[in-house]
Amino acid sequence: MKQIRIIDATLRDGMHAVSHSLSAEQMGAIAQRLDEAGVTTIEIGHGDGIGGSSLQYGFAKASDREYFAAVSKALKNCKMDVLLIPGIGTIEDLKVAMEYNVHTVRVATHVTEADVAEQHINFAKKNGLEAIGFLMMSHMAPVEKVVEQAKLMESYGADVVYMADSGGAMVPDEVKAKISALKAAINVPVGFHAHNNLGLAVGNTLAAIETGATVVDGTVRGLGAGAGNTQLEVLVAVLNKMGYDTGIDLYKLMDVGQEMIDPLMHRPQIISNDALVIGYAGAYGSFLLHARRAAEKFGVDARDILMELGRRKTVGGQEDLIIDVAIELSKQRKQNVG
Ligand SMILES: C[C@H](O)CC(=O)C(=O)O
Ligand SMILES: [Mn+2]
Repeated sequence: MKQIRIIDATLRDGMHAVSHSLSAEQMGAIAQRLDEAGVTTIEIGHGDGIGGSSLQYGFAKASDREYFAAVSKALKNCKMDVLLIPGIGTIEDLKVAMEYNVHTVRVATHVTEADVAEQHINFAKKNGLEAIGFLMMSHMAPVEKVVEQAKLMESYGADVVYMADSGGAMVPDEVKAKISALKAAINVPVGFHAHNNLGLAVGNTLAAIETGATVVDGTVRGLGAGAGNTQLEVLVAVLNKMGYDTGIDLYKLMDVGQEMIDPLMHRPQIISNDALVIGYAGAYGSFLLHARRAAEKFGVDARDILMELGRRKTVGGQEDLIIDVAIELSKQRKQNVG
């Protein structure tokens, strides 16, 4: 059978969809069930990665340390992974994860800023961790730029380089062009992380696999920022039919969805109008709930905020601009009315 490695991000990207509200106990219990279902790597913690719990990104229910402790205790075979965005998380935060046997760190940067990952990848490698470079918002750069940045990640020692479609803004032809170029240019495995804003997360993931990605992400029930991620149980079913061995027990994974994830979802993980606009405008997936809150507060349409954020080519870390845009739109509206 053909092999494919899957990284489950339910307990990290999924945290965006529940406003980082999972308790450490809930995270530990879900981690245990994912492990029992045969998932081999799970990414956990605040949606914006380690050190993300803050006024800017939203406070998590528990501290990083509490999440690490609960999850590391629950896991038997599955490895723990954390996301580190340099500038949000620090090497000090990573050291805390190392106390709890973290196996993998994904060092995430904007697609044109791989150079800020050098120190963090070096540190991870020196300390025996698997280091994955993770290029966010990859729809915002042309193929050559994505390749250049992936090569930088590889040169720093990344074991895998991921392309993330953070805004769910890519169509399959773009995924294929970028993944095949990466595959030809670097010597480490290529990974792909999708969002579903255009309804293409599973399709784009298959396009990535077809053109050379050997590591891909998913989340149970698709729980994740924006319209959510590639729905993992769907992906596993499709891959099984295509003759891939994921090592995951499909029914057990489905049961995690029904018994553990459905009850905690704040809203159905559908492609709502504003989530669709994120993919259409190429805005950042995790802006969704921030934009909804700002829209309500300033009496404007969340879609207009997100379109404007896409036009301005805003990226993760610019969450404070959401309020500015909402205020501007509200002023414009009042002028137009008056
Ligand atoms: C911090 C983001 O949620 C990372 C990610 O999953 C993405 O860029 O997509
Ligand atoms: Mn994501």
